[in-house]
Amino acid sequence: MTNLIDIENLGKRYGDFVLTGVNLAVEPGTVVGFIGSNGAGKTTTLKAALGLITADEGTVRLFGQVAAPGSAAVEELKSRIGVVLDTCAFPSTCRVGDIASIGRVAYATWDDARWNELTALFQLAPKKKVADLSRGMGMKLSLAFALAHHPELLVLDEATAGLDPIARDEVLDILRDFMATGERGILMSTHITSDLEKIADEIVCVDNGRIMFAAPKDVLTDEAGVARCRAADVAAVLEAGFFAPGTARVLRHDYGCDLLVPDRFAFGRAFPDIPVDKATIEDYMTLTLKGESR
Ligand SMILES: Nc1ncnc2c1ncn2[C@@H]1O[C@H](COP(=O)(O)OP(=O)(O)OP(=O)(O)O)[C@@H](O)[C@H]1O
Repeated sequence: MTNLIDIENLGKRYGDFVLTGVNLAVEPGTVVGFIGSNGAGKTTTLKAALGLITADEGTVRLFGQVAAPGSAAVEELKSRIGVVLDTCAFPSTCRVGDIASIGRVAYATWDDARWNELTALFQLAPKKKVADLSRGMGMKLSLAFALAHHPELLVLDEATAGLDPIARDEVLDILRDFMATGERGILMSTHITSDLEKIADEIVCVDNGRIMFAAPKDVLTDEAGVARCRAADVAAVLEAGFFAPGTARVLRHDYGCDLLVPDRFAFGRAFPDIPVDKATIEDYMTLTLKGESR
């Protein structure tokens, strides 16, 4: 099956910041979570992938096709994508009820019934001005707009930021519903990694403009673990050759050391006296990015 989006060797320079060699793909039926610290390059990647900024290098294939920027072909491909960026894109004087008219002009596939359904679900009153919406309500408005034209791919940049936990769960339910056909996909950047634990299939982590790891979510959260070690335990594990030199990641705390282990079951068998917990996406990212390499 053709990927919904293929980003190959993407590069972009902003002064000292260099995004380079970014590869990322969304297969039909998958949700890809895109994570990384502030300023790591997530928004730059997403904007370059959508042609909102010009990349310095790389190729972006939408639905299997590469089309020239600004061409009718690329506009047609982009109309099959629903986009939510981290700011509400509608004019502040617009009222919620007026926004459907923008959708009707912009998208041949615009669906008024779906728009009405989503704005009602999100409790967005038609008379409310965009300027008077809270940040969370603005995100819901953008999400309703992105979904009401029945996209095949959703690209979300921090779309659940600013939403309270109940609203985030509502949004996650809508995203699950969107994925139910098995042919669509989502590429979403977020700092709320617990949302990705609920919905993502793949996790891609960028740091300082480079991809640091890309793996199925289950590998990170089911197989990987964090061993709670004393300093002597770390030395023993390294001495036993459990890790190839330089591949262990250790974070020291006042009360001991956390050691990232790729297979917590194998670790538990090899070192039954060292407690090992399941890793979260946040553990995996923090230890990979901030852990001392041993
Ligand atoms: N228009 C721009 N002009 C100059 N530098 C920019 C521009 N946009 C982004 N940058 C720089 O590019 C780097 C990456 O920014 P980007 O917004 O992609 O990070 P991010 O991973 O999305 O961060 P955050 O999680 O904070 O949203 C940062 O150093 C930022 O200052």
